[in-house]
Amino acid sequence: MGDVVGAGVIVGCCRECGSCKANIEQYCNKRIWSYNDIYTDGKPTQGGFASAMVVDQKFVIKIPSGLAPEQAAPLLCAGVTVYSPLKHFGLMTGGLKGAIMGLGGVGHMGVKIAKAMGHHVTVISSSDRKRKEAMDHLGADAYLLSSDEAQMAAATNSLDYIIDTVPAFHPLEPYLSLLKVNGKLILMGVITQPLQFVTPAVMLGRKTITGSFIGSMDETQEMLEFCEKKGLTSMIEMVKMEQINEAMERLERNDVRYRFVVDVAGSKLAP
Ligand SMILES: NC(=O)C1=CN([C@@H]2O[C@H](COP(=O)(O)OP(=O)(O)OC[C@H]3O[C@@H](n4cnc5c(N)ncnc54)[C@H](OP(=O)(O)O)[C@@H]3O)[C@@H](O)[C@H]2O)C=CC1
Ligand SMILES: O=C/C=C/c1ccc(O)c(O)c1
Repeated sequence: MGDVVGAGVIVGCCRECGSCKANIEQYCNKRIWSYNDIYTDGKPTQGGFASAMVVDQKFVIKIPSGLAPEQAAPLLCAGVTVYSPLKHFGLMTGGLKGAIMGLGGVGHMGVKIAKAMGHHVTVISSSDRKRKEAMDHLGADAYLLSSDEAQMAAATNSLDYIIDTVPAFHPLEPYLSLLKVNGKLILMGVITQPLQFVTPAVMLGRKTITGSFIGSMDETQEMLEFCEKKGLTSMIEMVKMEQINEAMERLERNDVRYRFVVDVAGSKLAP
């Protein structure tokens, strides 16, 4: 059997712009998404739910032999989405105090990767439902219920960074107040409403609000090797194509721990 390879969220770029030349092709304005986009041959890109896919070799990565393909699959998006900002913003050193806000597909990998980097990791969640799992199974050090004012007040000025994966409107000030001086609020969730904050919330502490988009192909390869070396796995539930409608309904109900992986080859609908 040959090497197991995978493609990420982006399958094309211009190769000429500053981002492409700097190997951060995810920021190329001509990026081609692996789904719902038009490929270089003029045909629609069809997503990753397939047993085979043809892409430019720049967008192919090698899955390390110690990672099972179903384990690697969620890392190609959720894993690199948290690994990339931690690396880029100089947040890979041990001993940092970080928080992952929103314990979903991206967030659960955030906890695992940040813990593997030696950080003290707090989960900030909208409910208490995931407390036990976060602490006992994912290895979080603390759990903060965002609606609990006393818990939030006790955590003021305590964090070096927050990776905010919440995909819905939320006020930023309560979370900015949790950051230490020079702390970073890194927005990952896609929110199409404007977010608001008052400037002293960032000025009085030289705090940064920033964002990040998946990661480069180089970072994706590096992240997979990091996960293999640290023995990190994602928490997944395998489904077949026949169960896809039920899986979609459960996604809408926030009822998945923490990623579905579709076993395309093992599905009855497979060619
Ligand atoms: N920047 C990037 O490159 C990438 C961005 N994304 C985006 O990141 C966001 C998170 O993705 P993903 O982790 O897959 O999503 P999930 O649905 O798996 O997780 C989101 C989590 O956010 C929390 N949450 C709080 N409020 C809400 C709300 N009103 N509705 C839904 N969730 C809420 C929940 O955690 P809790 O129960 O703990 O509160 C939930 O589990 C999405 O917007 C996604 O599009 C995804 C991949 C890459
Ligand atoms: O606008 C940015 C969208 C980022 C994004 C990338 C990957 C993914 O799975 C998403 O849900 C969002």
